[in-house]
Amino acid sequence: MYKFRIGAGVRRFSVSALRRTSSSGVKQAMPTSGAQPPQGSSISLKSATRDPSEYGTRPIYLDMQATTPTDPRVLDKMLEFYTGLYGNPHSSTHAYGWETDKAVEEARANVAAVIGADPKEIIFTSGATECNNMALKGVARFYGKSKKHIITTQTEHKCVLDSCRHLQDEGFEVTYLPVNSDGLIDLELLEKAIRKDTCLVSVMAVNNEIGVIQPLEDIGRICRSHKVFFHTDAAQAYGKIPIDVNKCNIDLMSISSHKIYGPMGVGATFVRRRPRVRLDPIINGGGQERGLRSGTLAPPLVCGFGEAARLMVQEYDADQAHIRALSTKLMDALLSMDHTQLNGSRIHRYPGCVNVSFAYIEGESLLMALKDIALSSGSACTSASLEPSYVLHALGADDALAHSSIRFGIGRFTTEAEVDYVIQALTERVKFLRELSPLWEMVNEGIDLNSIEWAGH
Ligand SMILES: Cc1ncc(COP(=O)(O)O)c(C=O)c1O
Ligand code: FES
Repeated sequence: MYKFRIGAGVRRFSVSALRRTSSSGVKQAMPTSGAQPPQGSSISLKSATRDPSEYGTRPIYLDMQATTPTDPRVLDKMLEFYTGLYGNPHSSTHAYGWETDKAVEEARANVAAVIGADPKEIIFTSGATECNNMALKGVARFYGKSKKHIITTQTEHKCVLDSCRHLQDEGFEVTYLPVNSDGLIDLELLEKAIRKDTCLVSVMAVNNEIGVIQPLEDIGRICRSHKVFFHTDAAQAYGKIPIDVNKCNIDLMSISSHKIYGPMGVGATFVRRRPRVRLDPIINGGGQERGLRSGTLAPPLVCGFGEAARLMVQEYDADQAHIRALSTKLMDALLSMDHTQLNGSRIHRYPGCVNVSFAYIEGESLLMALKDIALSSGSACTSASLEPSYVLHALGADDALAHSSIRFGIGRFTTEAEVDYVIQALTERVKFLRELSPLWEMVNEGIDLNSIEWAGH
């Protein structure tokens, strides 16, 4: 029996409830999910998941790229630091400091082990946004006197792109590499873009919108042969695909805890020691974290993150099998519908992120019709703007297709029943919305939409 403590009370979940295996070999979820596939035609279904907790009835959660639910085992670890172990890990004169420091160092070792790093190469931060700022601005500013050029890609997360824009204001030159229609970069273009004054290449490991995995080993080899530092934003990749920082010649890596069932507000930057990468710190102060990131660490967050990292290793095979099985089921069902397409490479992809376009439907109307499923039509921070995704544009998608795309995120606690529900809901509602669409009517009448001259544009 596994204890899950909240406040003064103790709720008990059995480990088998966390990881129950169904007859099909597909793992069942956390005790809170009880989605049932709808009976018969159910276009007006309003609720999907009966949550026995105090939160009531809630939609099915399929937005794992925005964030992942905290693993109860992680919360258990964190609670120790909100109760007994409250010392400042930087207090070196008494036992309160020593015990917390020991736990922080264990967490550091767990975070390092996932990527084959030395614990000394792990710098704790507030999350991957800070890591990306720290890596890009830190390296650029340290080497900037002689090296004023950075290479990145057009499909990076906003925090990489925005850091680059700021560096341009400081006088740096940035090359934004295009991607092919499958979302992958062209390695020849990368090599050609490297100049004598290039200080850094920054290419993300797994894309947060389309799940495409970039060829890290090839990129690392090219960077090392040109003596240019290689940074990768691995917020969506860390613990989910195998990455060895030495095999891939990665010099800096950004990691986020809340994408691996850990707490929000904490992350880590891997900074290589041999050959040494120098950084100009963006946060100055008491010199914590080898002088690269000052400020008192948050032991509950850091140790929760360490536990989440340890669990990513422990659960790797089970997570992979579970996520792959559900992803294949979902993808096969959605792509068997007419006029749907998978965005991004079919081969080089993390299966827990499935991005599909439903032609002749507005993604936003579809999201409205799917209120019982928590989904996103793109990245969480831009979904409020209703702008079509710049990532899908970089792949060559036109506005209409980019607008009709939805991202499905599957994770450790997603159940097969939830996926079955989603498949049925999507099938019914896409059909329903298309029946309302004049474009769909024209397509069915055999009219070539490209031949139409639209008025008023
Ligand atoms: C690829 C990528 N990079 C960076 C981030 C930002 O991470 P954090 O929320 O830890 O700042 C995210 C999260 O959305 C992401 O998906
Ligand atoms: S929060 Fe992940 S894309 Fe903005």
